[in-house]
Amino acid sequence: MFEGFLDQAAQRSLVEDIRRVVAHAPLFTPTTPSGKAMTVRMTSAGRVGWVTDHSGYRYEPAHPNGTAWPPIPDAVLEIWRAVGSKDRDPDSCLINFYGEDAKMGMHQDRDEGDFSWPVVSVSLGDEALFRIGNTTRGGKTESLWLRSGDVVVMGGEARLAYHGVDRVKHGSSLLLPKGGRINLTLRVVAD
Ligand SMILES: O=C(O)CCC(=O)C(=O)O
Ligand SMILES: [Fe+2]
Repeated sequence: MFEGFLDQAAQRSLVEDIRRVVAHAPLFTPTTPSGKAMTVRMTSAGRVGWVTDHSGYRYEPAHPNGTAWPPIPDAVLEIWRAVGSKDRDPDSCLINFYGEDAKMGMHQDRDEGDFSWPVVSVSLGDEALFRIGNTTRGGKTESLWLRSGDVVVMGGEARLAYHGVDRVKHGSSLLLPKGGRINLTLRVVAD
C-alpha cells in the first residue's frame, strides 16, 4: 500500500483523464451472472475491459454499447510502471464509480490469464473501507481505509487474496464536486 502516492494536482489531473474516458465509454450498471445489479457503476479503458452479465464475468474488446474502449491514459500507465511492472503495460484499466451506498462484496480477481502480474489499484475521492483476507474464502480479514491518492498493489501472495469494499464515506473528499469514489484497477489480462 502506497499511502498518499498521488498529490492533489496529480489526483485532479487523473479525474480529468477519467472524465475523457467516460465521455467515450459511459459508466454502466453491471449485473452479476445471477442477474443482480451491482451497486458500483463501471467502465474501462485499454485493449479489453471487464464486463459481467448473464453470460458471466469476462474481458471484452468493446463496451456493452459496442464501441471500443478508449486507451488507458498515460498518467495511469505511469503509475503502473512505477509500482506495478516496468516489463509490460497493463491490458485493462477498470474504472469503478462508487456513489452513496455503493460497495463491493468479497471476491478474488481471477478472470485474468496470468496471476504472476500484480493488480494495481488507485483510489480517488471519498474514503473507502477496504477489506482483505486470504486466498480462500472466510477466515481472518484486515480492514483499512483507502483515501484519495492511495495506491494498492496486490501481487505475489496477495494477488489472489479475497477483498472487497464494505462502505464508502460519502462526501469525505472534495476531489469530486458531487462526492463519490473512483477506483481504478490496472491488470494484465494476457489472453
Ligand atoms: O474499489 C476497490 O478498492 C476495489 C475494486 C475491486 O476489487 C475490483 O474492481 O476488482
Ligand atoms: Fe477486485
